[in-house]
Amino acid sequence: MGHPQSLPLPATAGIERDRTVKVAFLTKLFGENKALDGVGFEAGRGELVVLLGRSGSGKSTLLRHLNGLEVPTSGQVQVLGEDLSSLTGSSLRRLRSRVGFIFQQFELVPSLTVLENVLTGSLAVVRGPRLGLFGYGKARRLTALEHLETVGLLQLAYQRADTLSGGQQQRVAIARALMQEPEILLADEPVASLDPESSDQVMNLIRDIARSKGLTVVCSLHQVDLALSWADRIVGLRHGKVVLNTLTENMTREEAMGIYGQVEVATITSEFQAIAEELDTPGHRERIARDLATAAATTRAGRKAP
Ligand SMILES: Nc1ncnc2c1ncn2[C@@H]1O[C@H](COP(=O)(O)OP(=O)(O)OP(=O)(O)O)[C@@H](O)[C@H]1O
Repeated sequence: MGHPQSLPLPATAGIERDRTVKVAFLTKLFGENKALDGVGFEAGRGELVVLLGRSGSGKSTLLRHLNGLEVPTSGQVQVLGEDLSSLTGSSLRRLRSRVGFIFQQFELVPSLTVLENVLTGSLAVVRGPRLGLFGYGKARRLTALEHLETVGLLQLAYQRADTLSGGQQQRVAIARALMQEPEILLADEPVASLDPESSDQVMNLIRDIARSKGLTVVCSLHQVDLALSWADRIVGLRHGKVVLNTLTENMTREEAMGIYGQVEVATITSEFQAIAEELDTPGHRERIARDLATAAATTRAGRKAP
């Protein structure tokens, strides 16, 4: 797959960008389990950073630290110039309102129209009861329609959300996140439920929005080719550790595959070694012979039974 070019890189590309996300020495323990182990990376405005890694490598946990949904066991998380560990209550809520989040399962309200779903993205700032569309005010409804135009779904504004395809629903979820006017967009496996064509469309949209609006996007993926096609930078995670942090333009597919491949080969090799060593012991050979003899005797006894 070639590197799609829908918008030029922002003028800041290649030079030091405004670092909106800074993570250093981040470790997270869940009981005995080290989900993150000394993680460090940075992301800047207009940049799409993909966290790439197999299931359980720590991608979601890392994303959740970026809007204060998880508290580090140790290390620092700085977002939009604020040290998250120093924020609580209203200051944490204020920061979160500048950070949008989209998920694998879209999380739309199926019975509401597309437009109503988008409008719910402004709930954090709208006060009082909202009775359908008109509870939001004209300006907000216009903004929601503008965001629907950005994601290419203006014509579906008054359709129920559950009549849309998965790719369209994810685009609605992106429009909903834009209602917050976020400076950072976090995306947790946003295309994991989509077919390849819709995945490309959604990733293309996410990258365009990052560039045109100067948003920092941190997005978890497990598909190497998608990451190589759309990310500006790939941060590879394995067992909670950063094993790769490189601009995509400087990266080969083999390097990206190494995030998975090396661990698999290493694991399989060591598992094979362990089995081979065990098979080689006289005790093991005796046990197999005994089990085979028992199985044969059981079969014979079964055949004799009336
Ligand atoms: N709330 C939690 N309590 C206990 N363990 C957790 C919790 N959240 C994550 N973990 C563990 O932390 C590790 C990393 O999980 P995480 O969900 O961050 O990985 P991931 O790369 O996002 O995987 P996936 O792609 O499957 O979502 C796993 O071992 C997981 O079981």
